[in-house]
Amino acid sequence: MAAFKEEATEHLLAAAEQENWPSGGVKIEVRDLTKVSEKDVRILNKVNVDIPRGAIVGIIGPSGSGKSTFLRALNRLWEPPYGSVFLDGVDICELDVLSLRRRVGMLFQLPVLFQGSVADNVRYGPQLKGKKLSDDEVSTLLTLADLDSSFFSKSGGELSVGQAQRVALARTLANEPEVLLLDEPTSALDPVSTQNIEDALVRLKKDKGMTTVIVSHSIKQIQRIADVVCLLVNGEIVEILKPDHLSQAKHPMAQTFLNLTS
Ligand SMILES: Nc1ncnc2c1ncn2[C@@H]1O[C@H](COP(=O)(O)OP(=O)(O)OP(=O)(O)O)[C@@H](O)[C@H]1O
Repeated sequence: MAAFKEEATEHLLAAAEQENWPSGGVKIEVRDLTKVSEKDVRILNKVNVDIPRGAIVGIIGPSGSGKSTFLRALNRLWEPPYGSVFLDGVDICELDVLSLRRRVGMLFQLPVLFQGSVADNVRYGPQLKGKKLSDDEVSTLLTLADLDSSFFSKSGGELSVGQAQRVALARTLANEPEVLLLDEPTSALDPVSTQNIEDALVRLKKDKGMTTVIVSHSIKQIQRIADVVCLLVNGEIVEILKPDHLSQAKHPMAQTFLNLTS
């Protein structure tokens, strides 16, 4: 098992160099990240991975393999052990948790909008810091999330789930995050809304050098947008591959999973 993991980490870094991602280097380092449940079950078992700056990293794996737990550790929605997650080389446990969550924003499967208009939602984060976004700034954020300005004054109740998810993305982007964590962000959306979100993510990578970690059950989605894919099985990253090399996965559980889901 160790050999798979070492090879996998090398593969990710080699892929990063080949792709010549915007700023290069490692944005998030994860070292021996372990979570044991109260019933002594290993939910994450010594996960080691480097998330390259400016890349879209896909996380796939069977249900219950620890994908959401891994993602939540990266902005302390689950508090990881000290010394296991580093952002730009700094242990995230040493950072103010609210600042961390601005820098490392998260989008969930189902968007929850606050009361008020779309613009109120987008303005929410900066307002907490005493900054009022201008109408132009709100429109720019809506455009980044693939929504036009006609949504500005609408209320949450007037939106489809897909549109609401894009508002949630614009609201997250208003905090000017350096990293986006996405937990199955399109699993409740129709194909067109899914494509809108995927287009927005790819544009954010190209235009802003955004680092993105996305958990998805759709291998096709990961193949469309990710630069590298981590396969998580039983709380361990067993393989890291380029999306078009997924069929070359060597780990037996990874092969079974890929055969069943492709
Ligand atoms: N706080 C907790 N206490 C005990 N068990 C937990 C806790 N959080 C998660 N688990 C268990 O850890 C395992 C991994 O859960 P997690 O949600 O991270 O998996 P996942 O890969 O995201 O699953 P899915 O694809 O179904 O969303 C599951 O068996 C879950 O029941």
